[in-house]
Amino acid sequence: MARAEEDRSSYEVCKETADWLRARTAQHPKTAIICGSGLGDLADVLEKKAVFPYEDIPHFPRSTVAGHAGRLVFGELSGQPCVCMQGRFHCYEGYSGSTVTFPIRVFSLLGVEVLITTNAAGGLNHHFQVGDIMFIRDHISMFGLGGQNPLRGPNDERLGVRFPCMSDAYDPDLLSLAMESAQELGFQSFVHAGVYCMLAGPSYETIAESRVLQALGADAAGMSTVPEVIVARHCGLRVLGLSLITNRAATSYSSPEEASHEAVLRVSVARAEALCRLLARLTARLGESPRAPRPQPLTFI
Ligand SMILES: O=P(O)(O)O[C@@H]1C[C@H](O)[C@@H](CO)O1
Ligand SMILES: Nc1nc2[nH]cnc2c(=O)[nH]1
Repeated sequence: MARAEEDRSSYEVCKETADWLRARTAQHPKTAIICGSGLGDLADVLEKKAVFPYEDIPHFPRSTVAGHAGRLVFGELSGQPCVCMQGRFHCYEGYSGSTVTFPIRVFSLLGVEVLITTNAAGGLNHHFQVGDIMFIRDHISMFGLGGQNPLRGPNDERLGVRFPCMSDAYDPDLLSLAMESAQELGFQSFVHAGVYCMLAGPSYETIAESRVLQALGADAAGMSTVPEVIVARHCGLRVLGLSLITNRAATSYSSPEEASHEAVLRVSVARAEALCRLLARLTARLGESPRAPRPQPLTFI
């Protein structure tokens, strides 16, 4: 029988972990990066690293999926203090929404202000090629629409408000900065912006399901990210989301595409260097520019 999962939804538990980490590193990260499947190399390029295996950190869950090493890495990227999750948690591993998103709340308590979350995803948009990068403009959560929201349950106001807004989930200023950074690197031919759709997994989509997702307006399909983004917004972090298109979702009964995690990891590993360069450039730009004030939204109509 499966062991009962620890309840990681409480402020006190999150704070205990944040205090434990604070006592063991002098670094004060402002940016947190979550490495998607096979994208752990993103953490390896940090300088002045302090590394904590998940099993050593109080209350931290364990990574169980290939391509997710299970280490928290503090360090500097382009001279900016960052913390990187080399391995994320997924609901299909059997973890609850509060466990999957536990690190986000810990980061918030550590003083992190920006979350950059990356994932491997299947391309639904006909214009996307394997190896392309999609900045996430918005999401659809089949999981969330079905009632599996990570904020389900009692709300502790110390963590965030009961009813957080999600129409601004993906920060437009960060998206512009990311697009500019991609352009500066000459990446514009394989970079897009689009809608990420989260499914529960772990099985990949059927052809009929992929067609439904396309009709709904999704550009890429995956099994993660959305719970992290919801909790990040709940606790006031600004979010940039990025999908690496590792495969094309099959949408025709005569198409040769067959999804496999091995192929996903192969493409991720092959594209990790480009992603590292992009994140390094973006982080440098983030460090350069104090946040420009946003125009005030109109309050009438
Ligand atoms: O953690 P991410 O979202 O990058 O991983 C994707 C979704 C599944 O975990 C896995 C399927 O190949 O890759
Ligand atoms: N749901 C889903 N997740 C993925 N992760 C990487 N590729 C895919 C895919 O095709 N579908």
